[in-house]
Amino acid sequence: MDPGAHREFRKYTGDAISTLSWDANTGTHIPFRASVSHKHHTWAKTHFSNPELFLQPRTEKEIRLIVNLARQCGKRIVVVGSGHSPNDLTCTSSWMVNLDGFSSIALENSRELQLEVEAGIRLYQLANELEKRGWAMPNLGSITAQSIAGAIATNTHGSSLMHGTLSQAVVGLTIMLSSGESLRCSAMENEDLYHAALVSLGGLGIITHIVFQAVPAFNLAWKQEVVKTPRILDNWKTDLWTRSEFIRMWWFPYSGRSIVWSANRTEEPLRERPHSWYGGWLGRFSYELALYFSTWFPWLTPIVERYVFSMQYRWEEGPAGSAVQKSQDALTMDCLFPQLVNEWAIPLEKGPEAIQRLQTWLDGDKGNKSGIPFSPKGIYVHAPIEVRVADTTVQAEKPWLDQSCQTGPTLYLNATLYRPFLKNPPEWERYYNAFEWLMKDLGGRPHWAKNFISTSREEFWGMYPKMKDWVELRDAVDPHGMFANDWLKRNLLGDEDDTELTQIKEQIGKT
Ligand SMILES: Cc1cc2nc3c(=O)[nH]c(=O)nc-3n(C[C@H](O)[C@H](O)[C@H](O)COP(=O)(O)OP(=O)(O)OC[C@H]3O[C@@H](n4cnc5c(N)ncnc54)[C@H](O)[C@@H]3O)c2cc1C
Ligand SMILES: O=C1O[C@H](CO)C(O)=C1O
Repeated sequence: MDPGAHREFRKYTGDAISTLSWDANTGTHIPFRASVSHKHHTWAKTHFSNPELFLQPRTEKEIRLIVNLARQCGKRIVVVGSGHSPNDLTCTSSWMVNLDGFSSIALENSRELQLEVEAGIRLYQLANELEKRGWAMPNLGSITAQSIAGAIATNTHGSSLMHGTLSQAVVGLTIMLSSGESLRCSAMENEDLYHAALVSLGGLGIITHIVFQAVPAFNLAWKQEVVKTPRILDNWKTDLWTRSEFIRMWWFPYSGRSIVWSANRTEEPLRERPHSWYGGWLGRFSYELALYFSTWFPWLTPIVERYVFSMQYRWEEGPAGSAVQKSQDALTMDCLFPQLVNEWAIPLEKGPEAIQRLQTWLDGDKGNKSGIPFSPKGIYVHAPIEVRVADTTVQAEKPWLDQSCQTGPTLYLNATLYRPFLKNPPEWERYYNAFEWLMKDLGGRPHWAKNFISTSREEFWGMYPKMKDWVELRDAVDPHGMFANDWLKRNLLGDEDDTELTQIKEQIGKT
């Protein structure tokens, strides 16, 4: 602990640290790795906070010391993984715990292709460890920067109807509760806690270990095609989403076109990705600069987006690149600039209606054909809008707070807005209000990690039949609210004297 932190810390812990940190087995004090004046921000620099202490434990004993001390001092704990959640889930003025230093392999079961890992491990580190063993992750989202615990905590997904979300590969976990007790959970042991903790939003305790189910390593042959968006919508119900194991679509509303990216397992030799225009510094810089100018002259946005589309892909319909890569290289992508993202899960069959209504609205919507009760005047958006899928009905163990559809395949629509040189585009809130209104109209639920802005606690309680169970279990395992952070209170838990919410909870209890 640095001397400044030590002085600060002594002010309110008194002798508690000396007593609690004493390890009689080793005859030494357990290290308390804390620093003051840590400035936290999310990856996209959308949210900032100054935690009172920033703690980076390296052993389970160190994690337990933090929890015991926090309990004794009446402090809240927020765990942060890689801080890639776009909203303020990870912000706190209390204690922030980060497990980057607790990220080793704890146990290997070669027969079952399972690794028990310390929960701070980042996905790219996990992928490397698996690769050394000839294994791989079965499914991935767009990046591998996240910690495994952080990725499952918000239900991170990729894009495949043959897979559920990333939590599908988590067959067991260990969580340290506010009492300092560690519980192992799986489908056979502490089942309720397991299902609640698979998507925990950091609200139950500190996940310290995860048992990860790998698959044999595989390579993917992928290709991408330019297709006019209306043709895609016509093919929606045929084989659009089933013709490959992994498939995703990037919708460019000002180009009238989309990219359909699809990948299948292959034995072919590896072949590198084609050149990416905005992967190079000039393309990237000029795109960001053009977007930056467009924040003052928003009407430039469609021109910029059409130009960038033709530079990055091609204007004519047809093939626009292919490669053969290791699974983790193929599935991940360059997400470009800091961004706001608002992503919702809706039933897959509602996809064409969602895209058509949003396109109509973005095109000016004379006569309000979209039905969206917000004016589209002066709204210009960035591309692509990501269109992805998952099928969690194939997933044996369902997290209680899984935002995907429970009875059929899920479509995820991700409305991205770049923040060129960290500047928000104008009118982004009206766009997001309109987008969320449409998503709710189509029976959607927001991705927990993203920048939703108009969804209330009452709406969340109405969206999740298991919310009451989750909150009750949360209260039982954390009676003093050590992990009830500000985000959870605002979005799910409410305050004690919130009578309206109490009535809703009672209502849900009766149904
Ligand atoms: C560029 C980019 C690309 C992305 N791509 C995708 C994508 O393809 N698909 C998708 O679904 N999402 C995607 N996301 C969202 C991202 O996967 C999630 O926000 C994920 O939760 C981030 O993981 P993290 O390690 O950064 O966790 P953080 O953002 O740091 O934390 C997320 C939550 O996990 C909790 N947490 C972290 N560690 C622990 C622990 N040990 N114990 C208990 N709770 C813990 C935190 O308290 C918090 O509630 C993307 C985000 C970005 C910025
Ligand atoms: O949140 C996300 O950001 C990227 C898009 O840039 C992605 O795929 C998400 O999901």
